[in-house]
Amino acid sequence: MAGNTFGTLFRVTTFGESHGRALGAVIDGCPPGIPLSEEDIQFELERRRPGKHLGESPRKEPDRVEILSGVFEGQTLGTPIALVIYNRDAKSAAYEPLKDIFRPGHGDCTYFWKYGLRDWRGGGRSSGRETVARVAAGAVAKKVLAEYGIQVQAYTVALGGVWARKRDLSEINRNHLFCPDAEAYEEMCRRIEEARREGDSLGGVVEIVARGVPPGLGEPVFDKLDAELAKALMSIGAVKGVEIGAGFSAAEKKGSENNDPLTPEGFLSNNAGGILAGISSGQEIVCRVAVKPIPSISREQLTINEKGEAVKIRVGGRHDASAIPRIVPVCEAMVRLVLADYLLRQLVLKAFRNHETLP
Ligand SMILES: Cc1cc2nc3c(=O)[nH]c(=O)nc-3n(C[C@H](O)[C@H](O)[C@H](O)COP(=O)(O)O)c2cc1C
Ligand SMILES: C=C(O[C@@H]1CC(C(=O)O)=C[C@@H](OP(=O)(O)O)[C@H]1O)C(=O)O
Repeated sequence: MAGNTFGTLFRVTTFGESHGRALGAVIDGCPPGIPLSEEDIQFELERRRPGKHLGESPRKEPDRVEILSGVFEGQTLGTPIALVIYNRDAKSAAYEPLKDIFRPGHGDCTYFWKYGLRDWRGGGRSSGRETVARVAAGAVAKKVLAEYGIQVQAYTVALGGVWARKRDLSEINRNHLFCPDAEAYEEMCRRIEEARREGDSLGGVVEIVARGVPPGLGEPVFDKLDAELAKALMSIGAVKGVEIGAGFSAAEKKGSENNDPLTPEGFLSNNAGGILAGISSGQEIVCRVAVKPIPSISREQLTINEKGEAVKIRVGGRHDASAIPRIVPVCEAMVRLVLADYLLRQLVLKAFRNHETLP
């Protein structure tokens, strides 16, 4: 079926289910000659892997990636890169009591209504586990972007109603929530532990910043860079809102406050979030996503079964109390996939404008 492929020149297909044999990605369109190793990908997978901290799903997945094709002697070949990650700790029996019951807030009912059947073991492809494949592909995009000095960093700015007031970049990788405010981090940890004890879950906000993006990436109408970023980020499970730059707060500003004045030395502010008319302006690209609380909670809730009968449900098993922090590297990966694709598109256009000759 359609819907598993993303991108135009740097194209990614993901495959696999949470409780199936494996998950993975096939990347078509990665240029040749880029240094790439399993360790490069492993580094990113480690940041997303479940079971490392209290409040995260205790499912123990080593998440070891194998590069099956497209890389030779440490360099990309320009041929499809196939990546696979085997599932090692699925424990599907926990889902048997939920075989024909729809978890509120998850994709059980919509998958069933769409396909007429579903893989009830952990939600199949609707599982947050599918994002392991995105992060693997995003690690390849990271290497492409590095060739042009483009960097992407995401961090947690809110969790369970607690907001990070500081953006201390040196703090981000010092705590397990990727929070740039050490004080807010302590309170976030308390909230998440409280929610877990109460059989509940929490949402939050992740900010993603791309630095070193040259002006000119984007397209003029439908494939605008901001539109593609919004799509990429919104395609992550549990993401319910996306903002670029000033985002929703722009609606409350006057034009004189919201415009970013231009000077010979550069822009004086960045309410646009680094994108004007769908094209990068050379400023930092700034996006934020709203992440909903995890749907599978052990509190009693009302739902229905496949026959449409009323049922009460308490979801057991090994669930995250929040998609944060594990969604943070996923957001980075999705932004990297978009930027790698748009970088290649712009390089083609530039080569044409320069009348570059072919060999
Ligand atoms: C990294 C990550 C981890 C997640 N962990 C869980 C989980 O343990 N349990 C759960 O019910 N949902 C979890 N989710 C959320 C579901 O995947 C998501 O809510 C579901 O696919 C429905 O999609 P929607 O929320 O976009 O409507 C996780 C999502 C992500 C991105
Ligand atoms: C395994 C991962 O996350 C899973 C995401 C998830 C869900 O419903 O989204 C439910 C849990 O898995 P299970 O299907 O075993 O109950 C999480 O552990 C992972 O991200 O690697």
